Amino acid sequence: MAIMALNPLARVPKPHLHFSLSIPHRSSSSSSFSPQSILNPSRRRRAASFMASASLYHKELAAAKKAASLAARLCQTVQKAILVSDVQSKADKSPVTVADYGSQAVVSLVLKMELPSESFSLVAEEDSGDLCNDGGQDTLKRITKLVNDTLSMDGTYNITVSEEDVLAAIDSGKSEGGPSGQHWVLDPIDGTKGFLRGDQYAIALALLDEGKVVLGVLACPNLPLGSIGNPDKDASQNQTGCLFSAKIGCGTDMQLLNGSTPNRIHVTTIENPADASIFESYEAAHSQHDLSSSIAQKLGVRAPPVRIDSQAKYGALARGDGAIYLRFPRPGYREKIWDHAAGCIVVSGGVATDAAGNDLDFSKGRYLDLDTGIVVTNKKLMPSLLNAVQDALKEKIQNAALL
Ligand SMILES: Nc1ncnc2c1ncn2[C@@H]1O[C@H](COP(=O)(O)O)[C@@H](OP(=O)(O)O)[C@H]1O
Ligand SMILES: [Mg+2]
Ligand SMILES: [Mg+2]
Ligand SMILES: [Mg+2]
Repeated sequence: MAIMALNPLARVPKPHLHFSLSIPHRSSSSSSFSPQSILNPSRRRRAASFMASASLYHKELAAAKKAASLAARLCQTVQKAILVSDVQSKADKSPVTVADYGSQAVVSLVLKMELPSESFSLVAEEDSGDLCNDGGQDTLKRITKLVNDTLSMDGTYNITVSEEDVLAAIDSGKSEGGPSGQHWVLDPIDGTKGFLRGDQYAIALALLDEGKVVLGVLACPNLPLGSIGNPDKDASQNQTGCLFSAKIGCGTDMQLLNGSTPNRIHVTTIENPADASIFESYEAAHSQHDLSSSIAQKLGVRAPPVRIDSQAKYGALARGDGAIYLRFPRPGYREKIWDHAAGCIVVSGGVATDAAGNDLDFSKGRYLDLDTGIVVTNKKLMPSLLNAVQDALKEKIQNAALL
């Protein structure tokens, strides 16, 4: 049991409630003694709410950690020796690899096996369309082998899946999500371009309940255990592979992907914007870097921006590696919920809004409807950040009108 608690790949444990109350001494002659009977009503309500939040989504979070950790193993196997034939281009010209498909199949299969009694709805990035076209057969064979090898590595599943099972698992991600019921939200590899470069990427999995993100997991196989904003000498830089997990109202934990005790992490507490460091996309096509520079200048930020692929940015922010994440796609780009759902809850002590300061709304289906961009920081810095964002946006429009 001790080992299971440390390893995200262990069988999903039953909820354990560590719940202690100070109970006044009662004479042993009392026959009707019970802790509940001696609590006053308000303490009883608080105790009940504590017990409810501790057990709420407990088994779902454990299943999500296990699914994302196994998917991360598949991705690491592929990244170590990627073949030219492992990479394809989607209709929108973005890359997709056997690892994106394999990761999606593994997460879908593991969630269904770990939570057999729950109804299953998954909103995920990939679909099997291109694998069913002419020429997709060899790729599908390779993905199926990767999925079976990964499931058998775990040692707790005694199954072999067929190519049809893999196609069905991938296509179970076609749900539209929405404001009612529960929906899993998955980006099987967020940052596919980073994955192909050998840089950062993340397996990002979240659960929506009645339109709200209630838990999230980010597996970041290439993220160092030590800070990326401020890499220093300490030995933790040599260890890579982080698993972030968060449950609504319960804070965020981080542990090593290959198993370690989860540690509670916190966003930075800095209040002076000049001390902030800013994270943004590595890919200039994904976010307007000139807008970030203009915002940094207005805030007086001294450090140069840190450019990282994927929702690893949210994970790094959640543990205080940096203070601000800025994302400004070109006009017309529509953000998808799987690119932000897990990240937003993982950065639990911070705030994520659009450029106008509105909360991100994950209840509208597969897309996020936003005003202009996404900004993330701690609660103290948000007001000055939003002012700087508005000024920079106005300035950019005025400058464009002058040209
Ligand atoms: N033109 C664009 N503008 C903004 N985001 C884009 C984009 N094209 C692709 N993306 C999204 O940017 C994500 C990667 O984010 P980042 O830049 O932070 O690494 C991609 O996720 P995938 O890699 O899962 O496709 C994709 O959804
Ligand atoms: Mg993609
Ligand atoms: Mg993505
Ligand atoms: Mg992706």
